[in-house]
Amino acid sequence: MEGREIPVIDVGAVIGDNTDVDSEAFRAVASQIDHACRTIGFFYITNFGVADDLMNRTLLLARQLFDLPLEEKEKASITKSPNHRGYVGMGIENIDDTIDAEAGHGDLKEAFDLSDDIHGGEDKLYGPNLWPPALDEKWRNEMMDHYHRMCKLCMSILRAFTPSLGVSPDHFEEMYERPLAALRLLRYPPSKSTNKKAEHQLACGTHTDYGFITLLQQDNVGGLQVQNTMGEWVDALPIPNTLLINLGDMMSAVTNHQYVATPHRVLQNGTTNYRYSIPLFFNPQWSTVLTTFPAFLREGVEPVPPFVFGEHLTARLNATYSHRREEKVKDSA
Ligand SMILES: O=C(O)CCC(=O)C(=O)O
Ligand SMILES: [Fe+2]
Repeated sequence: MEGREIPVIDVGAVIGDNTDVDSEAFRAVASQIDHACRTIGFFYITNFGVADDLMNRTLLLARQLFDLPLEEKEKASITKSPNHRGYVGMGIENIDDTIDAEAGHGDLKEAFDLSDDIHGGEDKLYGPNLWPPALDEKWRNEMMDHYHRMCKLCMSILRAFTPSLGVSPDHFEEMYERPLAALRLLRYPPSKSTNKKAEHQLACGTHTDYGFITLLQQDNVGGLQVQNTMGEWVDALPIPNTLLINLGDMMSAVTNHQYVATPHRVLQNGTTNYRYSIPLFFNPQWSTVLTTFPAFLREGVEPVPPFVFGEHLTARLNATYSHRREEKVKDSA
């Protein structure tokens, strides 16, 4: 049945700067993407133009970071960053806000957030990255190269959204000049390492992503599940040489909820391996004002009142991270 499974889309025809948006091949990809967005809200992409060894190399870099001693990682603790960069220790994040993290139910994962070093407006999530001092410049440069490569890929994918959204092919160029795009390295521990009490805990709690679109690289361990419109949990199994794309709440809002922001979660993987995954939350710049896209305006349907992207994103981050709320309390005191 439609929307039960996650489609695999060959995106070769939409990758690169000189693709012809009017070509049949481009339109065919755009239409498959549109269909996936309206049904399960997740799709795999293949033939996306980045060599396998580069993708694998990034998983290795992530491993090098997480293999550092805890005290080295803590030197770059996200709690020290006003602009949400750095290391998030095990159990700190509680992505499912219906569960009480303080009662010990935080996610079973470690994370590391990085983005562009665009300065000016640290309170608006711009500003410096926070690196563990133990990682050298070569490591940082390689990781930043990967960040830029993945952003470029997302721009191509977004361009393939444009015919279905009713906007011009370069609609997103300007709003992504200073993107709030966050690359997040994630590591989930082997199930065997968790104690009895944590046996039924999720590695990553059920949630929808906050923003626009998410690009996700996962290794071959597995554990990610997405909820289809029938409410069933579907495994998003690792498929070699693919990445996943899914939609966040704000994309859903500006399509009049015709595009689905799909709930997803990560189960403990039941193996003796760590699982690594690397999402890129590909969000437009802070000041972007969003409202319903033209293709979704219908008579009798109110467009969403225009909202500032950055304000919404910050509100969601504050709800997830207690240290950000405490900071706000300090600010307003
Ligand atoms: O680790 C994964 O596969 C998914 C992570 C995720 O959904 C998230 O960080 O938003
Ligand atoms: Fe997610």
